[in-house]
Amino acid sequence: MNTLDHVKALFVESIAVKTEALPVLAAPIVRASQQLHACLQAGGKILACGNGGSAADAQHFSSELLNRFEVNRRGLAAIALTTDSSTLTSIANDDAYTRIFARQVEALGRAGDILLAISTSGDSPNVVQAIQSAHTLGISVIALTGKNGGIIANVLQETDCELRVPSMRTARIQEVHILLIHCLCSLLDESVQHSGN
Ligand SMILES: O=C(CO)[C@@H](O)[C@H](O)[C@H](O)[C@H](O)COP(=O)(O)O
Ligand SMILES: [Zn+2]
Repeated sequence: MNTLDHVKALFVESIAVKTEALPVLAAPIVRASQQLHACLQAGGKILACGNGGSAADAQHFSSELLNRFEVNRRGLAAIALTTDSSTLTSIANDDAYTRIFARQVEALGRAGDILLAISTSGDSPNVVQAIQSAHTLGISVIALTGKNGGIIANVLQETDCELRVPSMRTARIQEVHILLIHCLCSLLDESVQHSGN
């Protein structure tokens, strides 16, 4: 394949995954945004985590809530658990890398908060452990996954919500994850404006 065809194939594949995701994920996205809005209105906060590109997604999401997305509205309570290198390295060094998010969930999380757990495979042990700690504290989970949902799909509870991208390729899944995050931000902008809160 020449390089132009390579680029074209990547675009075509990305568009195809988004087209396939729309009918599967539209209604769950609306439900997830309602869950987020209810949590924020009640004084809760959103904790976000993930590895690699998904760590960047967690930060992308929290900055759009804390600061702004497309309209001027109040700042919304969100924390990315991926940003504090002192905290991350000390937990990984003294305890285990698998505990880097769980420990922060246990320290910062309160019943009624929401954990946004991002993993394309659904198998990252540190994200799985964060979900388990969240459950222990009465924190529900919105999981952005892909592939077959992995371990995360099996540990989620009824009150949680999984948005699983129908693709087996990490990069394509991430491209839809960022679209899902922007959908959630857009719906939140609208709900916060309409409710005045
Ligand atoms: O961004 C990419 C690949 O596009 C990578 O950094 C990727 O996020 C990392 O390999 C992650 O460790 C994958 O973890 P996960 O999505 O399976 O939970
Ligand atoms: Zn990437």
